Amino acid sequence: MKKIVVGLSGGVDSSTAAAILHNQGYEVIGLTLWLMKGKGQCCSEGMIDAAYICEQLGVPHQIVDMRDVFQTHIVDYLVTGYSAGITPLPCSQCNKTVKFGPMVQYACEQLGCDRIATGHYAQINYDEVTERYQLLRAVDRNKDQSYFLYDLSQELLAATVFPLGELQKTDTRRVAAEYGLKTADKPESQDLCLVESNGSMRAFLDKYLAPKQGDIVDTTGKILGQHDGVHHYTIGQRKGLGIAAPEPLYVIELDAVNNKVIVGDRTKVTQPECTVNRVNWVSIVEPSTPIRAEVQIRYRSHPEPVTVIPLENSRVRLVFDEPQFSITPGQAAVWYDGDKVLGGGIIES
Ligand SMILES: Nc1ncnc2c1ncn2[C@@H]1O[C@H](COP(=O)(O)OP(=O)(O)OP(=O)(O)O)[C@@H](O)[C@H]1O
Repeated sequence: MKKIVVGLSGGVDSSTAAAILHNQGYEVIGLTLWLMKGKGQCCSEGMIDAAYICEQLGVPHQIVDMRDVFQTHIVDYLVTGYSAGITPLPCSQCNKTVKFGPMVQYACEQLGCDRIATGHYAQINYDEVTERYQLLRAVDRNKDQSYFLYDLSQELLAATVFPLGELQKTDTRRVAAEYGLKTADKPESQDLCLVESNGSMRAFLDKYLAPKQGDIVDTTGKILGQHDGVHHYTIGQRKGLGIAAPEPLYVIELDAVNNKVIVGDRTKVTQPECTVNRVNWVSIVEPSTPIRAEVQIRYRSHPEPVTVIPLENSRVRLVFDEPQFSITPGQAAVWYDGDKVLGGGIIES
């Protein structure tokens, strides 16, 4: 029987992925990574539901304590980033460094198994011609998580199965109900896991970063108001500035060194191009000349036509056909050819 390790978070998606594979005749081993305290998945609460699902399916369940790794690679990374005035995206980093990498390694070394599966909504296809694993959007466009998976290496993609990639979310719930899974009606996680387990991003950051009062200024340096720490702000933010002005003002720069939040009108936060670093080329090898693609600069943003210009040291320059609003350093830019993820990286400036 083919053996497969299924990453179980205690939610309906991973439960259903495990049930589908079990039903297809796989020898399923449930694996839950214990990442943090609080409530929601990746906490003790999620582990209990994951254990229950394994009990229902009659399969073994392993829990690996990864709280230290999560603290170093995600919590410290976020806190350092926010205090430096950037808005890091933890999810792609978490997928690569905390989840997929360690899960594949654990499956291989401890369980003698070379495949893992998760409940992500995305698809993987092996292209015989280019001999590369391609990452594709999920069939359910509304649930598509390919944006968060752009940083997976060819080795990790080769070892991974996404059983839900061709399903609509409504089908997942229906299948979960058909199998009688305890998690069939479990509500969706609405937010970033750290936001969910701490109540808000502000509450999470306030545990690590003390308030630091400073000035909110315009581009000429004129003081317009006060802030309580640059880490509480993000590029493009309009609400919550507490400034009365004749026209809407947006955060256009976070100057952590001088502890200043700089605001300006919408035109100042709209840019024709940006630089991206730590680029991972996914479905194609790194091109030697510029290519055309559609890019997302946020998870839910509309894919926009772009020219991707390769630079040295795993960087690219993105030149948008139309200037883009609120390009946020620390967030991921992921470029596609239709449904295919070509590559992605972290927005630098
Ligand atoms: N702590 C964890 N341990 C093992 N696998 C995990 C863990 N957290 C997430 N995963 C895997 O990653 C997939 C996507 O996780 P994500 O955080 O996006 O949750 P989700 O889409 O709400 O899925 P679910 O409904 O299974 O919780 C999960 O379906 C699961 O397979």
